Amino acid sequence: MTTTGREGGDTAAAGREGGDVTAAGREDDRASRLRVRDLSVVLDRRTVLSGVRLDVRAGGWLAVIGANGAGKSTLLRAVAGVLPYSGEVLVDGAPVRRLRPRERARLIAYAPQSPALPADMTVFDYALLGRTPYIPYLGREDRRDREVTASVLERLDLAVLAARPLGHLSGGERQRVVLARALVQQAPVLLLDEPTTALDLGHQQQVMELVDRLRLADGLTVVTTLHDLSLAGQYADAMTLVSAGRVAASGTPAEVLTGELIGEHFDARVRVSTGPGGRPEVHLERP
Ligand SMILES: Nc1ncnc2c1ncn2[C@@H]1O[C@H](COP(=O)(O)OP(=O)(O)OP(=O)(O)O)[C@@H](O)[C@H]1O
Repeated sequence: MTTTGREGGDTAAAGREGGDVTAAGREDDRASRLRVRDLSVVLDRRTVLSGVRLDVRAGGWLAVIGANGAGKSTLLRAVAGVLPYSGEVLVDGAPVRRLRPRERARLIAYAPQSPALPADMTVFDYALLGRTPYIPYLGREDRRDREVTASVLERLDLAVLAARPLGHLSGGERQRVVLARALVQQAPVLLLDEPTTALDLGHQQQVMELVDRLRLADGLTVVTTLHDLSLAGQYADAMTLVSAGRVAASGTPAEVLTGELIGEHFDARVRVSTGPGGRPEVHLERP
């Protein structure tokens, strides 16, 4: 297993079952905004995740990578609280299991990979649903809720689509609307499941840069699953490789994105080069 080694202990770190060291090589739970301990998920009587441990510092960006079916989406769904799990998920030291859904939604926002969207609802009204945890029971959204929503739509190039029904959107537009709803939630922890798969290059860059800016400006803690390993290596400051429902490796992108680990866990032949800023870039090689 690889363990993180960025200087200053500022890296989001994750360890294999039973491991308990972080970037600085010591237990440093207090620095971690998001902690996952011994998380296991059973679906349809099958153990899909087992003994997963994560530590993500406040303001960190953790990329969860792994082959199809490894358990990445299940991990995010469990952390988001939409799946039953055993183990513990803690935000700023507090177990989220004990929180009511509204309270949890103020702490953790989650953009699923491809949720079913109500075809007749407008883009604006769907994004506005992200404000639900702030709207009193039997109350209505107020001006601030609408302003936050409008501003997020603007930043994601969606303002022109605000009145459009969701059923009339392209795949990439739908994906950005799902992200918009999560950002409108203004939670300190943001979970994004494959946020760029349906996006063209320009929108991939726009979404990743926006998330990074929010992370830096507001101290958001970000966890994304990403199949594009180079993209993951460019933005994340820590990486966890999930394989068959367990953490197989964790560390900095350079530590996890090695030809050996990728070869073993993705059954792919790759060449890894070092890009700008020392960030790893992964290239497929023909056998
Ligand atoms: N409701 C379910 N019941 C039983 N098994 C499930 C259920 N949902 C997912 N699984 C299984 O759990 C495993 C992990 O699925 P998951 O969607 O988390 O993988 P993933 O790593 O996100 O994959 P991908 O890269 O293909 O999106 C898979 O083998 C999947 O078939």
